[in-house]
Amino acid sequence: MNMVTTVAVAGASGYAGGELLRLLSNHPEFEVGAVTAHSSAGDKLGRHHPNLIGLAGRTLQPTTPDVLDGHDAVALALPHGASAEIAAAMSENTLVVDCGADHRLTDPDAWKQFYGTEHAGSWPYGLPELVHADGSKQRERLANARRIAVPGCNVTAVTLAMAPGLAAGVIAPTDIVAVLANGPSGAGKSLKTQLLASEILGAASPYAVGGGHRHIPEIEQNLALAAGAPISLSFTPTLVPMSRGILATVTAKLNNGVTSSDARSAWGKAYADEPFVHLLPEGQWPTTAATVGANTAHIQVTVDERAGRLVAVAAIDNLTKGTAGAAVQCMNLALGRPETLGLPTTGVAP
Ligand SMILES: NC(=O)C1=CN([C@@H]2O[C@H](COP(=O)(O)OP(=O)(O)OC[C@H]3O[C@@H](n4cnc5c(N)ncnc54)[C@H](OP(=O)(O)O)[C@@H]3O)[C@@H](O)[C@H]2O)C=CC1
Ligand SMILES: CC(=O)N[C@@H](CCC(=O)OP(=O)(O)O)C(=O)O
Repeated sequence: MNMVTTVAVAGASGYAGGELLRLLSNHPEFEVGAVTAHSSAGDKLGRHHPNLIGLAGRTLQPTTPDVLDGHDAVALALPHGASAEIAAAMSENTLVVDCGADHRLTDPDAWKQFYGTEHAGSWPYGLPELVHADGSKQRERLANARRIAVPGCNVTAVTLAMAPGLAAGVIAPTDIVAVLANGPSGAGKSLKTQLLASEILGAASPYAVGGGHRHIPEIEQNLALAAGAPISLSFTPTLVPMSRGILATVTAKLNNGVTSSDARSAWGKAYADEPFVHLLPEGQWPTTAATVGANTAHIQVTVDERAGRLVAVAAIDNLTKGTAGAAVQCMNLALGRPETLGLPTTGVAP
């Protein structure tokens, strides 16, 4: 049996597409097929991703169903709204993994409110480690899937930070506060004034303050699955001068009678067997640098007794566990490969 799986990457000139190609280049059983782009179609890939030496001579093709068809799997790393039409043109047997938001939300009203367009429908959600209220994990819903919606990067960090405490009932679902430090690569490579080096270097600036960020309904959706009840969330991201990385600090009210060791054991149990999500040894706090280039999430929790709150901190690389690594992890699961195949767990720090 031929074990090599061909994977086309759409949006290959972008940051998420580039990270997909870096990971796929090192995957023992996946082979890079067509690489496509939009305004850069016709360019050599090396012009956009000088790190991808082995693929540098490949030519970027236009992102059309014809070019993407005929692969075992297609990874979409396109702007929001661009995936649905392409995906609809792919055979039902082709695995399509979407790094964009188009198919993440189950509630069409929430989609309309935060994205302003018609909802394209929802796909199985690609966060394998998400623990549900009944103790099951999301990975069980991904085996043999042929359409998978990969989470937003902020969403991954906040969900992994909080879900175990909600599923175990050690924290209240009604008062969750998340503040994040985010590297600008999360915003993609298109030109925006607020992303110029002159704006970012030497500054930390909040954005989408006051409940406007489109990741809020996605986090609420995930954490409600963990809690088995609706949750409420205050979410504030901050742009900071590091290229990659997200550090999410998330706090919630401790339920009555919960001790520090009860709290810690909820996270310990949820992640004990997880290959990519690590509860750090007590007293050691996550740092984004330790996750750069790795498909990992580093997590620490403690109890702030004075405030009566649980504090969880999660660090991820937005481009790896936050999107492209998660996409490859989901492809492994859906195609019956070992979940960890080809995925780095060692970060680059410092
Ligand atoms: N960056 C990150 O950390 C994360 C990104 N994501 C998601 O991944 C997707 C890609 O993001 P990212 O790589 O950061 O974005 P980039 O802006 O870096 O790349 C966008 C890619 O899409 C192509 N493109 C642009 N417009 C169109 C269009 N109308 N039709 C088809 N292709 C188009 C671009 O081609 P060209 O350059 O040739 O114009 C480029 O290849 C987005 O949905 C994003 O939200 C998810 C989680 C984290
Ligand atoms: C720094 C920055 O702007 N980051 C982005 C992260 C985007 C992301 O995670 O992905 P999706 O757009 O696919 O949801 C943001 O906060 O909107």
